[in-house]
Amino acid sequence: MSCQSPIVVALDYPTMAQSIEMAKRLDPSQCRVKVGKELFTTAGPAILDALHKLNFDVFLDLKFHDIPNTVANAVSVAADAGVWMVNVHASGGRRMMEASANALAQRADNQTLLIAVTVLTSMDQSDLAEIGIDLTPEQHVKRLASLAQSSGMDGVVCSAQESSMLSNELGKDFVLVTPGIRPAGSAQGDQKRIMTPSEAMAAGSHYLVMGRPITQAADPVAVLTQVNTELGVFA
Ligand SMILES: O=C(O)c1cc(=O)[nH]c(=O)n1[C@@H]1O[C@H](COP(=O)(O)O)[C@@H](O)[C@H]1O
Repeated sequence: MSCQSPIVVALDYPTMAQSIEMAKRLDPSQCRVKVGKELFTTAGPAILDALHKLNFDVFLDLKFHDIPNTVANAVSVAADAGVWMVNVHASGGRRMMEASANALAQRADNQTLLIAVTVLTSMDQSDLAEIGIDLTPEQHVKRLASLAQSSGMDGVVCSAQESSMLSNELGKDFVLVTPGIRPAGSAQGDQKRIMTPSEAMAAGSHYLVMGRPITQAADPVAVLTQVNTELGVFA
């Protein structure tokens, strides 16, 4: 499906029925969708088939983090399922990322984007300090994103607050996927490093992951349309 919008709607629901109900209200030319741990744990791979049948590009967000062999095989199975994007944790290290990239490179005509999560958007400097990382989020994101790039990743998940820095450091083709997107006035929830959709695009993000600001809205389609309009997607 060709989708002009950078928005990826996080279908974070406890049942397959709820996620499909939302997906049917959305238009695959206006957004992509993300299947994360909650939905995949309840619905399994059937949810990927169902969303593909509705013509959505699907980001399988299971943030794999394990030994290289295990992660490479999991990424390969995700690609077999036809997902548009899959992710691993950059903190799994170079050998884990390289094994995953090699697994996809060995496939004939691989179409699946392989992305590494840097520092979760729910974390700030004090969270990093508690796990023994005495760097600012920006410094740690830069370190992990450079490692991800040299390990063969197509891009990273980061906060939009780091997009401009990464775009300058790693080039405009390195894909920046940014959650923690909050339109002005919407609830921050558990996110710490946030930005509005327009700010994130201006900073160099390629894709904006949005969950609750859309899925918990009284009129989710209206919010999505408003964001797309603000971004000039249908201008
Ligand atoms: O990999 C992700 O998608 C992700 C990485 C990250 O650092 N932060 C983050 O929020 N996410 C995901 O992005 C979505 C954000 O949802 P909302 O906070 O509801 O907009 C959730 O599904 C998270 O699992």
